[in-house]
Amino acid sequence: MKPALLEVMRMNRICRMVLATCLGSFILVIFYFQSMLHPVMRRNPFGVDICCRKGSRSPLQELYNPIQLELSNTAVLHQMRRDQVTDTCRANSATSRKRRVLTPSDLKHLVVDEDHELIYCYVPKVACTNWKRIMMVLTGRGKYSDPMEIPANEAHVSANLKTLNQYSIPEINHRLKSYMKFLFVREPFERLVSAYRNKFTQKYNTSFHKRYGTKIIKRQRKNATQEALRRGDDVKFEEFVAYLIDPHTQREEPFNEHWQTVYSLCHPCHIHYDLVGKYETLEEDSNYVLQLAGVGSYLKFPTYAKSTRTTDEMTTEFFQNISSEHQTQLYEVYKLDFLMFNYSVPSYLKLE
Ligand SMILES: Nc1ncnc2c1ncn2[C@@H]1O[C@H](COP(=O)(O)OS(=O)(=O)O)[C@@H](OP(=O)(O)O)[C@H]1O
Repeated sequence: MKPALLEVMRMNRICRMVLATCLGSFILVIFYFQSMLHPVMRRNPFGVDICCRKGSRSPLQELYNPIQLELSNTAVLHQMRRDQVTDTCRANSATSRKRRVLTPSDLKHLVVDEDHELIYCYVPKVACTNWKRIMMVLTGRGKYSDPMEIPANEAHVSANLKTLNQYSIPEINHRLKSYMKFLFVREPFERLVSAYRNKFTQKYNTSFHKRYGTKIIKRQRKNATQEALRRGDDVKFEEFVAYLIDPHTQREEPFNEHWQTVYSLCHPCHIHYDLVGKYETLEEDSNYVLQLAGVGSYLKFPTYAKSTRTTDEMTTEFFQNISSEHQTQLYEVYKLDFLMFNYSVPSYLKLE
């Protein structure tokens, strides 16, 4: 072959290689810009693209600086709830000599969702099972879509959700500063009756009967039968109250989380909660949180039609047999929760 022809063929090959390289780079650049515009796109089973918060407004911005007018009225209500907590903490710190600094082990109830920049402090007996389900959907990166598909016991497996105590101190501080922190509260005595009914009147809750029921009966029941002492499954509400107000109980160990005060579980005087949701407006407040997190259009808090729910009337009935002395002492135990979350003294209470 002539050298001139060979040269032409070589040039031709080089041209094709350059062209292919340019085309490849062009495609890569297109992909890069697409991913900048749509970071971490996921598809949920409802067919809606879920995008993490990066690049859009954070829940904190949505809460404190709402664009939509209808959200601004709700924002005012939540400002009042925050003020109530702040005022109670201030008044309490002025009268209390107890001062303490939080340690990571105090943060075990604070569930973290990094993708939506949320921190939820769970309070047992305030629909925390459903809220944990929601947090599993939010943090599951597409693993779950319908919260009610998650069995209740799965929602309570600690490994399924990440809590704030699992981070380093700088990571904790960063998240406390920039994430939206929220909790849900319930009228303290209604919450207590809910805990009593669930843990002491249901035959299947044998672990609670063994762990607490036997102890309560031993301490609070005169002439208890051997059977009752062994089984611990027929604790009366009066005995439960006597156990709670007994100074020996709290000296021995902290209350179980199902009847521990919100003040001790979530540390609202140390951690500034941006949003205080209430059980009385559970679905409305929960869906507001989901809206602020930018997922409200496809994720709703589960609605509930359980007719056996603990009500105010039921709580009144339970307190009928409690002496005014014990009522007064019990109110003292839960007083900060009453004041901080703006629950008035129940009308059925006979305080001394
Ligand atoms: N969507 C909705 N609406 C209204 N009420 C609801 C809802 N979801 C849960 N619940 C009520 O919450 C109570 C259970 O709370 P928890 O899931 O936190 O209980 S537990 O800590 O896991 O034992 C329990 O209250 P009581 O029935 O009064 O005990 C549930 O009925």
